[in-house]
Amino acid sequence: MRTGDKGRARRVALVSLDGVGKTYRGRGGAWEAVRDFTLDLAEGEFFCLLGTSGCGKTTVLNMVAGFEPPTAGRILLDGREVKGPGADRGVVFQGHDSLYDWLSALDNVAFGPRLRGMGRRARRAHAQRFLELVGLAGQGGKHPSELSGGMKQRIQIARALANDPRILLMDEPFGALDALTRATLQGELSRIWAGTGKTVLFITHDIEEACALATRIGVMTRGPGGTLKAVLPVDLPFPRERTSDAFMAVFRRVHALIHEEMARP
Ligand SMILES: Nc1ncnc2c1ncn2[C@@H]1O[C@H](COP(=O)(O)OP(=O)(O)OP(=O)(O)O)[C@@H](O)[C@H]1O
Repeated sequence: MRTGDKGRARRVALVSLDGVGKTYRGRGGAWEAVRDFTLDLAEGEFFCLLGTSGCGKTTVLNMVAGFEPPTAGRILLDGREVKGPGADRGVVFQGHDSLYDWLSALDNVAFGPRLRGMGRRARRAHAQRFLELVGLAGQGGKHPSELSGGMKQRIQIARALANDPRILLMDEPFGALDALTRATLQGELSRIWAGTGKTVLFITHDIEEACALATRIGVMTRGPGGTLKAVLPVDLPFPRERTSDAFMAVFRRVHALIHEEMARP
């Protein structure tokens, strides 16, 4: 927190996207995926980005991750321009191909700390703590191929958190899971978020998932040139009661915004 000009407390953005655009250029010509995208993410918030397929959600996340440079505007993290990937951003994808199958679950989680030079005993204890946090205590000796889809996603989350990132970037992390596992992991992620105070940027197609997890929901316009159409604060207590009138009211507002985009000629 910083004090504003008139003595009022003002929230300082952890991440700022300022007029960000992305035009891909390839053999098929130019494709404007994202246009004039402006958003501030405050420390500790859980921001869900929703939109129709192909509107540019992943492109936005990849630019914040530093995997893709913007072709317009700029992205700041802690006041410094993002120029590439860094350990200050932990990324969790939908699939789990990014896990190293030749390493145990524990060693996957310990991988980042190892790269940073943490000693063997310390990093194993560190990784163990994060396996416990995601409910996988006692499973650290198994390899990814011996674990279920939900367990692999838990390892991805533990691995990202073990690097103590400033922000977690999650691209449809539960998209490939069955409905029950998905609901369980949503609950666990929400608990972990509340316990760690991490800032999260979370991409999903699923309106209910966004309403269950987010402190704010951003809805994008349909592409090409997808941009932020609306941002809604979700001021409901956690854990969210999905059948409550207040929850359903938020769900209906988001649903209407997305369907407006789908119906747009
Ligand atoms: N490397 C690339 N080269 C050219 N075009 C691309 C590239 N990556 C994405 N696009 C295009 O940019 C647009 C936005 O893609 P993006 O993956 O960001 O959308 P999305 O909202 O995440 O979609 P979905 O919800 O289906 O995953 C799409 O039209 C896509 O075809």
